Amino acid sequence: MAPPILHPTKSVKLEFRNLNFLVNDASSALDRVRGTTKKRSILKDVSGVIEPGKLTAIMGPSGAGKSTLMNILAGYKTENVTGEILLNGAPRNNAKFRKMSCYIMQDDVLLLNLTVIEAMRFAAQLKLPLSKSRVEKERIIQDTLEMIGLTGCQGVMTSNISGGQRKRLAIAFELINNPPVMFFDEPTSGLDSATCYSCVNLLKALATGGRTIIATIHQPSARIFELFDSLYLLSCGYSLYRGPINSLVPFFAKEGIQCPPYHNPADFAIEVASGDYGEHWIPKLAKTNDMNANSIQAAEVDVQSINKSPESPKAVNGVQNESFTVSITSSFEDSDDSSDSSSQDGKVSIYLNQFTTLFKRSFVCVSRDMMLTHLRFAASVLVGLFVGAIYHDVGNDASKCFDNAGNLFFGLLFLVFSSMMCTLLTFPLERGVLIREHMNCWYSLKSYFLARTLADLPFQMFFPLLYIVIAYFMTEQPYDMFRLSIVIFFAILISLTAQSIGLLIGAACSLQSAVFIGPITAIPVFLFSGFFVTMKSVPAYIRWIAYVSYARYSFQSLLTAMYGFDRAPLKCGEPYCHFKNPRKFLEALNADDISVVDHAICMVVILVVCRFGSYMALRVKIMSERN
Ligand SMILES: Nc1ncnc2c1ncn2[C@@H]1O[C@H](COP(=O)(O)OP(=O)(O)OP(=O)(O)O)[C@@H](O)[C@H]1O
Repeated sequence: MAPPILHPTKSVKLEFRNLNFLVNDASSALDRVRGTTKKRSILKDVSGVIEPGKLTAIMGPSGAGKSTLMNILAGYKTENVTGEILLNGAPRNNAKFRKMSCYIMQDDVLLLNLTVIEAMRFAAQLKLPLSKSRVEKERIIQDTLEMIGLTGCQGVMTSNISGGQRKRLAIAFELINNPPVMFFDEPTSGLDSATCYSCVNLLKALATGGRTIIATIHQPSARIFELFDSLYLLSCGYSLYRGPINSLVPFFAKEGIQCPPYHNPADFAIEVASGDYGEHWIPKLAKTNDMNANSIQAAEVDVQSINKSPESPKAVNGVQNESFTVSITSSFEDSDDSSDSSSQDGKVSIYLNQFTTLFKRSFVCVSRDMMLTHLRFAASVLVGLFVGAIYHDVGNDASKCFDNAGNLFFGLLFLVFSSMMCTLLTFPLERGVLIREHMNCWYSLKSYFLARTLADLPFQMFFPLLYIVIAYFMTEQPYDMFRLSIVIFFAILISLTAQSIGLLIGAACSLQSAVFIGPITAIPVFLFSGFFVTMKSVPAYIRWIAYVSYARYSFQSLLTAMYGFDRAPLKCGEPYCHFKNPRKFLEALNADDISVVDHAICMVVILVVCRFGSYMALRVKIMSERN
């Protein structure tokens, strides 16, 4: 394989012209009944240039279109968008742009069971070119942590770091491969004023290093506002102002709106954009802003020269920012490792690296997860002992066959709920991490899904096994490896199926909905298990549920494993035992003529369908995040 071509950090100028974003607006009931929808314009002819080396803010009142504009600029929103987006003067290739940019979301969801350094190492393994040696990767990680100010908390679990440190860590992840363009959605939300300042100061330093940094921001303090170089002020989808921060107040004054003395210019801008100085200003300013675009750009040139003076904010933070600039450019290289990704072999190695890294990460996270492992281990042992104590001698007693059926049924219920609920409660958080990382092109969804599935497998096999072994021997089931193997096999299958359903629901719904919907879906499945009602007594039009009831396939197979396969007569401690011949009990529960192999095949089919369904649900979720 040819050595990779590593490029130095690029300078990216992002230009956008006449951006419009239209959505369907069936606001009136009549519209909805008629099926006629009007179009509503969310962005109206917004144009501008975002320069490298500058920290650019997008501001405006709630609903002004800030996130919409940023999502369009980041390449996440492409449908119903008209206008032109140019990259260094040439039309933008969206796929390539997404690889050279990153988007740091407002909710910085992190995997909670990793330390800062571990999380950074996994990120480096996923993001840096394969050609980088372990030593080089470690150096980049250490440089990034030092720059971002996280060296002191390398060994701390991400669940224990502060809000400001979380933001910094989210930025550090993306900085690993040194993207030239970075988008930040409200980077200061939820932070106190000192942390806000240090966070924006960090963005400023990154911009000073030559990157193109764009951030949406809500009402910054005057001190924070000063750190920005350029501003895009939006209101109702119009661009009211675009240009240097320090030209904002003179621009409005020239138009006839005076900023009150000692007033924060950022507050003033939001007040104007909210219509506090009169609604009529909004279209008027939008028009003037369009006409003045050229002169503002000329003014930006002036600001560059102002910024070079010792009193400018850049110079105020000069010592710190200069050192940032030096280390950024000297430590990092572009991850556009073309030789890695162009050939078929290169692609396979990339997928393999993604898979192995994600497998290791998932395994570590699951093994440290309180709910997924520690609590589940305790629950499997305790419930196993409890059930064993209650049903201690039912396995070989002809007078207690129904008790034993209850024992088997309860065992399945426990396995389904423990497996499903753990997934339902933990996956929505992981889904946030997946969306962030996948959208920032860390890895493909296929690699993630395969790695997650396989990393989970040992746990999904171990816990059912643990429960079954305890309950099986305590309840005096037959000491027969063949029968025990069938029970273990179906216990694992049902546990995996329940986990897949948990993944499917967790991928598609919010946590609140998922914890409600998950258990509800299990009710019909268990009603049709064959324990409560026979197929013959169920109305024909809902009988089909029995064919998708994974509980029925498992329950009947467990009954057959216990009482089928020509089992010898059971012991009977009473004068008459109707089920002394175990076959009679199978007949009573309509499980006498089933094939365990056929049931196993049906279970595998249901499992595969549910797994595939959860993959598709994730895919749809990711696509819906983009549009
Ligand atoms: N796909 C869509 N369909 C319908 N309306 C939409 C769509 N996307 C955005 N909007 C509307 O466009 C307007 C601007 O939304 P956007 O999220 O960009 O605002 P914002 O300035 O980021 O607001 P906030 O500060 O509250 O997050 C809102 O009224 C929103 O309801």
